[in-house]
Amino acid sequence: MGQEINGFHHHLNGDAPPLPGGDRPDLLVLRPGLLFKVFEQEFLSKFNVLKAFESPFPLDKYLRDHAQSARAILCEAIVTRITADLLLQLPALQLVVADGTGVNHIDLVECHRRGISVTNTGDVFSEDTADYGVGLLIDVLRRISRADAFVRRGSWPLTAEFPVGRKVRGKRVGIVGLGNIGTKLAKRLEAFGCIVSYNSRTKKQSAAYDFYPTVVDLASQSDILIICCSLTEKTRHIINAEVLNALGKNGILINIGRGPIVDEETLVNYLLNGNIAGAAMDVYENEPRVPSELFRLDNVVLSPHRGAFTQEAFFDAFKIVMGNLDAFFSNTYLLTPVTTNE
Ligand SMILES: O=CC(=O)O
Repeated sequence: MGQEINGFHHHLNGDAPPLPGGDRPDLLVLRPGLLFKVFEQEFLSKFNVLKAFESPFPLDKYLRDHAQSARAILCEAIVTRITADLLLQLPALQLVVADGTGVNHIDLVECHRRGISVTNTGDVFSEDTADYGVGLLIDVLRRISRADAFVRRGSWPLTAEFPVGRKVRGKRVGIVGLGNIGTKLAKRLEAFGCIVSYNSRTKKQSAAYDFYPTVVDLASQSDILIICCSLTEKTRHIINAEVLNALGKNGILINIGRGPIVDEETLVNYLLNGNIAGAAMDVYENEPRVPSELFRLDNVVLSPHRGAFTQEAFFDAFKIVMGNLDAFFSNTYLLTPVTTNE
């Protein structure tokens, strides 16, 4: 049953005739992410989408006027933050559906306290992210992006002196975080003849790789360190000066996790001063801002947070997002709930 209040459809029990969209559940969207933009028609066909981003009013007014009965919110990874303050403004909220894997932008503890469920997209992006990690590793060692730039700017006919890169086989690769992505990455790197070891919250009985209880220990035994863990208060800035010192002048850092896991200012200084040999990054501390000092460094590969995403995985993510929403609105089990201790 739908009833129109202030030009908006609320789901109240009443005798008002159904209005267009009135029998579809509300789905709040603060900002449209790529997933929403691509699948907008599908979302519109199943939900009464509350497009907060189209409102000319400040968000708090929009929420007060239109979203008081919204039970579900679709949350774009990275740019939409689900804070305690926002939750306070959404008294009916019961479900936060994230459109990615990382949920560092969602206050899980506060959601838990309020009895609000959170879902992510599970494992759908792990393979592609692991592939990307391999790609960045080969790129930074073999200088593929730099070689491409060299050819494109017409340098090859002038000089054949493009510098020779370093071999992949035999490199000691330390994986920070042996979860879904780290495990898949380890498997791939084994096939390339790399020597894999890892650091994780706990030693994984099922993993045959050497485990180091601290990131510093792992870094001191690695030629390349790859960050695959999620961002939490415990992992914020775990890659600091001490870790980079342990990695050493010949070491390379690769980040396919989240920017703030690395103390970026320190990393930039270490790269500028030659205190580590190179880096490849798909994520940054303040995306989409990339420290411009890095643009002139030949030993750095920069990518705009695309590691997780392929067209295929995107479609799988959409199916999981829809599956979670369908499950919620039909009172059955969520497909990929996130718990606070993840
Ligand atoms: O970064 C992408 C994701 O967390 O899915």
